[in-house]
Amino acid sequence: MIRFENVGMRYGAGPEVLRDVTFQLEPGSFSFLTGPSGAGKSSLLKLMYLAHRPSRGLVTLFDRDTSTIHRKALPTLRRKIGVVFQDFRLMEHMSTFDNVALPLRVKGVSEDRLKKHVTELLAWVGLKDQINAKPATLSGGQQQRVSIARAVISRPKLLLADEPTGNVDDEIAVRLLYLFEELNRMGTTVMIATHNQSLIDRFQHPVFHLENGELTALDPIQPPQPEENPFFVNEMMHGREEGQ
Ligand SMILES: Nc1ncnc2c1ncn2[C@@H]1O[C@H](COP(=O)(O)OP(=O)(O)OP(=O)(O)O)[C@@H](O)[C@H]1O
Repeated sequence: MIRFENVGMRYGAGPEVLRDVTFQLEPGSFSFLTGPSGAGKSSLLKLMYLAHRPSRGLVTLFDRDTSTIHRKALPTLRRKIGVVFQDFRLMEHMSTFDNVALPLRVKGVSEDRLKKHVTELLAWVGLKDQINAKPATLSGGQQQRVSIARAVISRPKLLLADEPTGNVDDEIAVRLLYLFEELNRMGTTVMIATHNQSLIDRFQHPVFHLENGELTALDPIQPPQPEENPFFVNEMMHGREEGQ
């Protein structure tokens, strides 16, 4: 799905903020990305969703060497990637519903179908009462959940989430992790950058750790019996036809 080989990255003429990063994400995998503030987590994700180019090394995405991808091909590739940004990046003039519906509208899904899916997903993330609200009237945690719903609604091939539970309480954080796991079970490769050690301990996925721009993969602690997802989250997702 993604392969990095000896990748370095710098902003402008500044120092390298990522150094000799080598790893790969298998299709269908679920992993966490950890590391102290400033270690380079967001920068690594930027390389993965093609918002930034490496200063050296090779980044392969969906079996393509990203250095050879033409700018015009970027929007199509990016549509396969769901991103939860640390700063949400919601469309300020649009309602919660319209923000979340956007990726489906871009794909040409009919209004009838998308209404059902968007409404169900917003109920799942606890935003059914905010469906018509504009982002400026929502709390940080609510905006974060709009941003998550928008990232997962079209069942991307790859989901990259930057501190997706940074603004919500523990109960909602766990619920959101179940949503990511459900998406992963349906085939999406997932990487989540987080500082939340209790989530990492609870959900037991492989951990990549960044320290000062250098990456190490940590072995996951031996998992206990897999936890059953106690919630029914998937009707809106399983109900959708392939490619929609
Ligand atoms: N746009 C930018 N221009 C110049 N330097 C930047 C830019 N964005 C990040 N950096 C620098 O790159 C380094 C890595 O930052 P990055 O945001 O990737 O870290 P992070 O691990 O995601 O941190 P946090 O957990 O605080 O979000 C830091 O030294 C930061 O100052």
